Amino acid sequence: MPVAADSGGRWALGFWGELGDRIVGAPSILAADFANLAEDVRRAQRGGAELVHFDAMDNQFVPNLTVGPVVAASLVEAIDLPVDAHLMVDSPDNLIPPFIEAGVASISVQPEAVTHLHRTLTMIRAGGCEAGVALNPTTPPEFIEWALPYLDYVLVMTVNPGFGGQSFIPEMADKVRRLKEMTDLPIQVDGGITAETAPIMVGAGAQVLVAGSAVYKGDAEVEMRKIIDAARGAG
Ligand SMILES: O=C(CO)[C@@H](O)[C@H](O)COP(=O)(O)O
Repeated sequence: MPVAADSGGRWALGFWGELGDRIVGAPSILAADFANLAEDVRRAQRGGAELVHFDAMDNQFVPNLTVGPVVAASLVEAIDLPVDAHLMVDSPDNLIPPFIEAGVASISVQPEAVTHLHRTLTMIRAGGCEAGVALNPTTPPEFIEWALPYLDYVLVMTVNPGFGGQSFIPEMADKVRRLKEMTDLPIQVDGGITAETAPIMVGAGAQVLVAGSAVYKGDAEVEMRKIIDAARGAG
C-alpha cells in the first residue's frame, strides 16, 4: 500500500494505489500552450483524462528546458486532476521537496540520473507523494529490480526523453511485458503515444498512457477521447 498522498490535502488516497485495473489517459503538458496551461488541461479532462503528466526538464539530463515546482504549484491550484511530476533532471533530490510542497500527487525520477535511488524514492514517499521511476529506452528493467519495493509505478519511456513529437519505439512493448513478469506495479508509457500505438502498449500490459502532441494537435477533448477509447478497446 503506498503512503497516502496528502500533500495539499487534495489527493489523500493516492492515484497509483487506487488505480486497480483501469486504463487511464494522461496528457503531457509539453505540447500544451504554456500560456493557457490550465485551460488546455481542462480540455483534455473533458476528453476523459484522469492524470496530468508534468514534464520537468533541466537542459542537463535532457537537452531541453521546461518548468518546475513554481508552475506545478499554480497548476495544482488551478485544475481538478492529480498532477504526476516526471523529473527529467540530473540529481533531482533538491527539487523533490518543492515539488511535494507544490501539491503534486506523484513524482518519478530517472534512475540513470540518481546516485542513491533508495534514498531518493524514500524521500518522495516520506513527503506524502507516490514514487515512480522512468526508464530510458535502453535502460533494462533489471536495473530497478531492487528498487521495486520502494516504488508505486514504473514509467517506460517509449522515446528518448527531451522532446515531444518523436517516433514511438515499438521494441518498448517487450520491455513492458518483461516488467509485468517482474512486478504488479502499474506501468505508464510515454512518448509517441497515439490512438494507434496506445492499444499496442495496453496489450503489452501498460495502464497509464501519456500523450502530448497527439492530444494537443487539435481539439484536446476529441483527441484525448480517441486515445482512451482506442486503449480501452485493447484492454
Ligand atoms: O517526456 C516526454 C518527452 O521527453 C513526453 O512526456 C512527451 O511530452 C510526450 O510527447 P509526445 O511524444 O506524445 O508528443
